[in-house]
Amino acid sequence: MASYLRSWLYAQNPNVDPSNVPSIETSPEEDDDTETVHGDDDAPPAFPAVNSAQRAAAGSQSDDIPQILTENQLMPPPPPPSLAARRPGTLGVPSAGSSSLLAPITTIKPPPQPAKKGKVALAPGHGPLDWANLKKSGQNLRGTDSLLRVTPSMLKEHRTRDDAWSSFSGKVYNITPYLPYHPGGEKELMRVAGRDGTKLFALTHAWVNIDYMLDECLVGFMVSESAS
Ligand code: HEM
Repeated sequence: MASYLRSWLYAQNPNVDPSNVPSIETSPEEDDDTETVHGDDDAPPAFPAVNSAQRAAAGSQSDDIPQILTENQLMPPPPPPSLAARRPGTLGVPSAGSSSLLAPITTIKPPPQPAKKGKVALAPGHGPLDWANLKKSGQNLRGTDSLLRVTPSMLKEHRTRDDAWSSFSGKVYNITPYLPYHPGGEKELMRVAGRDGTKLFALTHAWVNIDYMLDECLVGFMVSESAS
């Protein structure tokens, strides 16, 4: 305890010679804790440490009055925002020193044009709903009375605008009634007239449900030449 007080006193005034610190008389402590060993080693270190930078800095200051910085020592204020640098429609990253209030590039840059899709403008009355209504109308859209066994040579005979058949995954459809309703245009669809269009169809729009779209146009199924 005595050593602790001595170190505390010394910490308060380091200029004092530790040998001159008046001795402090303390009454012997009552040791009611049998586990803990008390002694001089329990004295906490001086805080801040005797040879610390804080203590050295505190000692160097002549008085406790806070130092007031002069004009030259103060940090200069930020430059005023340059309004002249704000030009609407200016593209590019604002150069250093220009105002941070400049409008973000994204707001002044025209949005990129979407990639041109292969869709064509359908004639009035030839939208997807119109096609759905035509399918429901009960009209014979297949052009045949019954389902046929179609050979490749038979398929080839139906390749004109007014009589176009095409096969998709073994199923043969009469595509003529669908031509004006095709969102990709008649010309594109006519590329598969009289032949197997499975590959081209899958490459263009595999997500389209052809079995549903053309169910009323089903002509028959592909068979080999000899099987007819
Ligand atoms: C008879 C079978 C076919 C049916 C039922 C059909 C149906 C469709 C449908 C529903 C769309 C609109 C797709 C969408 O908006 O996501 C479409 C678009 C298109 N189709 Fe077809 N199609 C057929 C065959 C073909 C073939 C054989 C070609 C190519 C030679 C083709 C070329 C296109 C193109 C270029 C588009 C526009 C693609 C786009 O919007 O990105 N179609 N077709």
